Amino acid sequence: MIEVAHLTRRYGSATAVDDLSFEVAKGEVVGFLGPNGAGKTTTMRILAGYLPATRAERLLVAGHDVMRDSMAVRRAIGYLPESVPLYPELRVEEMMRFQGRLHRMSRQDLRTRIGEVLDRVGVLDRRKQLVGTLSRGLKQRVGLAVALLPDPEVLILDEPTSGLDPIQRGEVRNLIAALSSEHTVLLSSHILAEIEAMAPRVIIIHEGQKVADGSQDQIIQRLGASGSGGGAGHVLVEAAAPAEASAMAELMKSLPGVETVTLGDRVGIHHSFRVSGEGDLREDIGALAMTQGWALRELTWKRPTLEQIFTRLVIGDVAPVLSEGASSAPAPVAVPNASNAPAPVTSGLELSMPQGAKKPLPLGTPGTAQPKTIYSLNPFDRGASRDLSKPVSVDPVPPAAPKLDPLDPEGGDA
Ligand SMILES: Nc1ncnc2c1ncn2[C@@H]1O[C@H](COP(=O)(O)OP(=O)(O)OP(=O)(O)O)[C@@H](O)[C@H]1O
Repeated sequence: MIEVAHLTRRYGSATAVDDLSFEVAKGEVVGFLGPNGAGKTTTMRILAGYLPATRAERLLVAGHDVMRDSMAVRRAIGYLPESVPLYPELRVEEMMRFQGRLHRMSRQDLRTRIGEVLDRVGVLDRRKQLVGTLSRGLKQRVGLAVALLPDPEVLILDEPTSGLDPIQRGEVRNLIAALSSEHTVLLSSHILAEIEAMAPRVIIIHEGQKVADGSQDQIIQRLGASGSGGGAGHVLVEAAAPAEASAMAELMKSLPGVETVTLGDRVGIHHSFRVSGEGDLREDIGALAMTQGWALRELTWKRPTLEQIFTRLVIGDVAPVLSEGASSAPAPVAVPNASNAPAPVTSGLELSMPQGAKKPLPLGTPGTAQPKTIYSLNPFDRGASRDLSKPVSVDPVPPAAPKLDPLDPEGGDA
């Protein structure tokens, strides 16, 4: 569904996306994670056909070549940009009709589809309301409705919950989780809890480069083992036995998969151990304790969270580890779909770059109110037929509202 091979995007001399390769299979929900300025929006805008790549070996989305036929890509996908510039002076359903006509939907299709998608995102009762008078959360929902209107196979959602309050975030998150059973979804966020809850597979980028790609479990397993002070996981054991602690440690060391056993403090009659090795070793240790007649007081598996792994990746404590073969042809982990995936519990910390950890890019630094370079024909961008190869600098104001024909307010068939 999405194929990205050796994608590079430069802004002047600064490289925002650096030789990035990944694939997203049909039906997958993939979280695109990275700190501010990592290159997520740039990548997504390129994939959505609104920004040209500086260089790419292959860029395919929904069966279309983004570099050769960006218009076909735009029609085939649903794209929710980070800030949703809607038309404030139109009513919700008028704006939906306008967007539908850009997608060449017939009047009849539009009539049923607009009701369906507005209902789906929970704003059907707002169909007559002026867009400009909607709350931010409702605008975000309308933006999602616009992305869903043509019933696209692929949804590209850039920070879909950004700027929402916790309740609105939860609602939009549930909505996306529900959508994920019917669409291939690539969604970005710098909020780990969101990605963890919505996307079984995660691609982490940093300074424009991919630093991790796999299921959350794989990333924790593989990256957790490769840095200092972490490990893929370990089991904490507290047990009382007539045997010496060193003898108990030796017995645990002889179990298959056990690499190290570290003796901890003695707590009363209980000895404590930290047992590291391959995966969750609790069952084997528990069985050993039974056969040896140890009185177990604690048997706990501890492993790093995705949040800890991410922080270590960004500060450079662990080396990037990608899916097998990822450097040439990435082999993403196929995860059936979000509905089957467990939603791990996380702390919900937002990611940000540790100070001094990132080489600043000279251009477009977030927080400086620069005009954005945009390329259209983006229904969200200004101008409806601009050549992709010719960037223009505009201030981030939504396009002028389309004039609806008063004699044909519903619009004619395409
Ligand atoms: N139009 C532009 N001109 C110059 N530099 C740009 C432009 N757009 C983005 N950049 C720079 O490219 C880098 C990647 O930006 P991008 O917006 O893709 O990151 P991001 O991961 O989406 O960040 P965030 O989470 O803050 O939205 C940043 O350093 C940014 O300043």
